Formats: sequence, C-alpha cells, structure tokens
Amino acid sequence: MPHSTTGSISIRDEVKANQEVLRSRLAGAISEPPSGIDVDSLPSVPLIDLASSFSASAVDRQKVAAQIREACTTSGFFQISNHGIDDAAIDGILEQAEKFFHELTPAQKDALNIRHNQLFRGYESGSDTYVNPDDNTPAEVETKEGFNWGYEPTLDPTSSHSDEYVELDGQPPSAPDRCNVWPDASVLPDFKPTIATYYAQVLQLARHLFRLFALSLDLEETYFDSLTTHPGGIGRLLYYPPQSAEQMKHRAQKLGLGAHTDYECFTLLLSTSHPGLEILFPPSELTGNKPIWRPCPIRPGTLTVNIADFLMRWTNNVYKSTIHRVVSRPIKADDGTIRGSEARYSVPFFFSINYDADVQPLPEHAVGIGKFQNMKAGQYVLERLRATV
Ligand SMILES: O=C(O)CCC(=O)C(=O)O
Ligand SMILES: [Fe+2]
Repeated sequence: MPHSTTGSISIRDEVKANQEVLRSRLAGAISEPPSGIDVDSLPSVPLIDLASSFSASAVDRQKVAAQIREACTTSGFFQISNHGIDDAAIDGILEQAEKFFHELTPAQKDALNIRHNQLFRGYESGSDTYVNPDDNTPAEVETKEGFNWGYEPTLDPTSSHSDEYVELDGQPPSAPDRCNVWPDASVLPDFKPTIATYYAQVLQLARHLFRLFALSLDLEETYFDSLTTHPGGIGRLLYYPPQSAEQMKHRAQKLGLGAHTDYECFTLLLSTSHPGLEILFPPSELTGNKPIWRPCPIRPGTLTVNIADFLMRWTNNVYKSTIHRVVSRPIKADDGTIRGSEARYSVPFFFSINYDADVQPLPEHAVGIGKFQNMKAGQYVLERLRATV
C-alpha cells in the first residue's frame, strides 16, 4: 500500500509509538474483579441525559457539559439518553445491518471488499483488518464482519458547505476506488435510503455534541462549528456471529474485535442489547493495581460515546481515549451447563473535524500548552487506518 508523503515519517513514528502505548496499557490486564471486590465499587460508564442540552437556557446546556467533562477526563466513555435520534432510524439501520450480513452472498460481499478501495470503504471480514497488529497475543482472527462508508454531500442535507468535502487524503472523492460502495439496489433496495436517514441524524447529533464539548472545555459554544461543515464521518455496520456452546466450551472468551482505541475525534455507538463491548479501566488499589476489563452497561435506547485519539492529542491528553474491545463470552447456567453467545450488531459512527482543516492548538486556558505536532485530521486517520491492514 502506498504511503503518504509530506510529514509522513513523523506520523508513522507516532503511530508506531501508539502501539507501544497500547501494549503497555494492556500489560497485566484482568477480566474479572479480584475476589471479595464489590463490582459496584469499580468505575463504570455514566449515563448522561441530553434532554436539557437542547434547552434554550445556557445554564442548562452548561450543566450537561460539566457532566461530559467529568466523563471525558476520567474514562472517556459515557452513554446518552434523549439524544434525538428517532426509533425508526435506529430500528431501520439495525434491520438493514442484519439483511446485509445474511442476505448478500459471499460473492456479493466480496465484490464490495475493502481491498478494492483505497479508503477502506466496503465489506471486511474478520481477517481483512486487525486493529491491534503489533500486540503479543497469539494471532487470532476476529469474528467480526463489517461494512464501512464515509461522508457524502447527499448524506448531509443540513450543511451549505457539504460540496467542499475532501477525503482522508485531502483529495475530492472521485475515482470509484476512492469513494463509497453500496450493495446493488436490486438486492437490498432499502439499504442506502435507510443508511442515509440514520446518517443525517447521527451527523447532526455529533455536531450538537461538539458544541457541548466546546462548552465543556471552556471554549465558545460554536468553537468547532466552522470545522465541521464538511466533516469526516465514517459509518460502520458490524456483525459478531453467535458462538455455539461447543465453540465456547473450553474458552473464557472469543475475540470479536481486538483491543484498540478509536482514531477520530469521538465515536457514537449504537448497538443491539447484546453484551460484548468491554472497556479497559486503569489500575487502582481495588484491582490490585492491574488494568481491568469491564463490560459496557446495556442501557436500551442509549448511544455510547467515546473520545478518540485525534481529540485526545488535540486536547493535550486532557480528554481520554480509552482502550476497548468486543468479546463473546460463554454463558454459564445455574446447573453449570454452558450456553453459547448470541449475535451482536453494532453501528459505530466515527466523527472527525473536516479532514482538510488546518488544525491549530486549542487555547492554552482550555488544555495547556500543546505537546503534539499539528496535523490534518484526514492525514492522521489515514495513517492509523493503514496500520490495520
Ligand atoms: O461493536 C462494538 O460494540 C464496538 C465497535 C468498535 O469499537 C469499533 O468499531 O471501533
Ligand atoms: Fe472502537
């Protein structure tokens, strides 16, 4: 795969260093709390009600922003209720995800494979990408299957600047191997319209959240508005197949998606109510000074938000981008019999500022003096993606 030119050495060095950081943060991680520890005393993911963030009262909005700040400076994860995405859009995209993974033939999926695309758009199987390529664990193919797409002006009905969109590499989306690919409408007629409905809503929610992030960092509420007029927004459908009791019999877990952090500014995750997502909380006395994997709570109707690496480096590590993964675990019944795991579907939306924006350090009063090299968001994300194939 070709590598980018200007400044790429230092980006690649930083990406390599990231792998080291990941490895050291994972070292000694435990999956179960030490015996005698009350799990309720361990850190968890807070629920933030967004209802009053849509209020006309600045005081109300500021109160929500304060809760967001608390979450972002600790675990970097929170869940949101009353987020404004309607049920029909949510049910619709989950239904299309199921159809995509079950109704397309292997040949139809293969025609859409990300290896035909320079920007990682399209279908990927468990072995096409691996998010943690340098870790020391024995290579294990992830069970996930995915489908990725990115921003298109037609998916953003609200912006008057959508046609200024450029891709990760700073170029307009032109050639067929540098833009979105979609399943044939004669096979899945409702797929693209349903994706478009969800995408338009999640995009607006992400812009709204950026205003709350601005408030939470003591910046003008509109600070990020001009940077999200034609933003990066990668959508992804994910499917983790069920694991049978037989497959799970002698295993503590099966890897769905390896340990990683996300790359952009933040991620908005929709999922079915099936367990699987786990978050790595830092060591504490309660955990014998070991990092601990904890399941992300299942709260139907909520979306999960997590800070990603670009925003972490932009905020000078004030906001935390936290390691997470997806695993299937066997379910042990009271009589000791083992049940397999159920299928999980999820729809992450990875939100970035405009890929071509000149990124300036955030004001010192908000995050201190910048420690990181200024970098275009597209350049950074592209280099991170390239490290996964
Ligand atoms: O499927 C999930 O719940 C999480 C997916 C995820 O972390 C990712 O795609 O980056
Ligand atoms: Fe992730």
